[in-house]
Amino acid sequence: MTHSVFIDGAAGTTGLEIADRLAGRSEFELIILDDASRKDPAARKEAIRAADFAILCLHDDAAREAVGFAAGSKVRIIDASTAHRVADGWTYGFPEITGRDVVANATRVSNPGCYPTGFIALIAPLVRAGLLPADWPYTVNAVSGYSGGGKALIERFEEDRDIAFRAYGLGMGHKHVPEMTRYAGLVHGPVFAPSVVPAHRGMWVEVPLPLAAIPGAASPDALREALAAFYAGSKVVSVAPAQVPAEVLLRGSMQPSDALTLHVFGSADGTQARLVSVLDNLGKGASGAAVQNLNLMAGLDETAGLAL
Ligand SMILES: NC(=O)C1=CN([C@@H]2O[C@H](COP(=O)(O)OP(=O)(O)OC[C@H]3O[C@@H](n4cnc5c(N)ncnc54)[C@H](OP(=O)(O)O)[C@@H]3O)[C@@H](O)[C@H]2O)C=CC1
Ligand SMILES: CC(=O)N[C@@H](CCC(=O)OP(=O)(O)O)C(=O)O
Repeated sequence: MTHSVFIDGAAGTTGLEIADRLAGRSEFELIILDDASRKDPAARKEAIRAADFAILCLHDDAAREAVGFAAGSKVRIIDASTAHRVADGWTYGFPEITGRDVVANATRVSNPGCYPTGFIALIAPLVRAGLLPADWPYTVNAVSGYSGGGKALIERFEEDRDIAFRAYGLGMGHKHVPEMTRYAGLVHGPVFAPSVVPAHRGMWVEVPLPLAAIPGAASPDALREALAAFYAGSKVVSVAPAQVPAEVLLRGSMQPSDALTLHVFGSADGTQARLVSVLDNLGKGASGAAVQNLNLMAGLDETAGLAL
């Protein structure tokens, strides 16, 4: 069976990478709008309503508009934007956390943000297992490649080669905090410190843990073992072994990857740990996650077409 797919925002950073992952796959047929009509509301509405699946790779306002276009039609939606991540009636498209069956049967799926993917992957299983408390004031220190900011940030970093590091979100209240809080199962929103480096893609999301001061916290080895058990059935998410490397590098030449690797680094006395997610912001952080969700919704192997 061939499923028709319309990517709204297909000329953007996320949309192009989704099309790359679907290229050559006979299970899907893309509905494509030419350059003159790709932002035309009437053409988009017609394409959305004709498709089996619409994947929204748009800014939030255009994503809300696209969902309005779909009303009353059979189309099932995967929204890559922030617009519906904590909205009623939407399923959070993180199959390992939300449940593969829940995603497979959903009609409205909101793709997680890139940073939340790294944070939730680390914290949700550990809070659920009672190995970390839900009411601790967690912090998240994160580094992203500049493609995380879409075409505008890519252009900025490629024009201004002198930017070595960009800290932002300094006024707090980043749009990713609500989904991090909800899907990690936390009482308090984490303090979130995002930043960008001059690499096209790649992401480091770190949660430092002063374990000795956290009531009820488990040891670094117990945290690592619990994550390894939780993701044991996953081909996308893996947990690195206990050996502590001298360094971990994000390379500017990183190729597209849909994998997510989790690390638990612990101090020798077990009083401190650094939980770290390493991923491609455009892979499991966006386009790879959208294709994983699409596969599940279409009744296919979740990893089909992914770069693992
Ligand atoms: N980049 C990333 O790593 C991630 C992105 N996301 C989210 O995915 C969504 C898309 O982001 P990204 O691909 O990076 O952004 P881009 O800016 O690279 O792409 C957005 C695309 O949408 C097009 N567009 C703008 N307005 C409309 C409209 N009214 N109708 C149709 N198309 C329109 C743009 O057109 P034009 O080409 O003319 O500008 C552009 O091609 C955003 O919500 C983003 O937050 C989520 C996770 C990670
Ligand atoms: C580097 C950079 O700018 N990153 C983006 C987030 C990218 C992402 O996850 O997209 P959503 O907007 O869909 O959540 C930011 O911090 O706003």
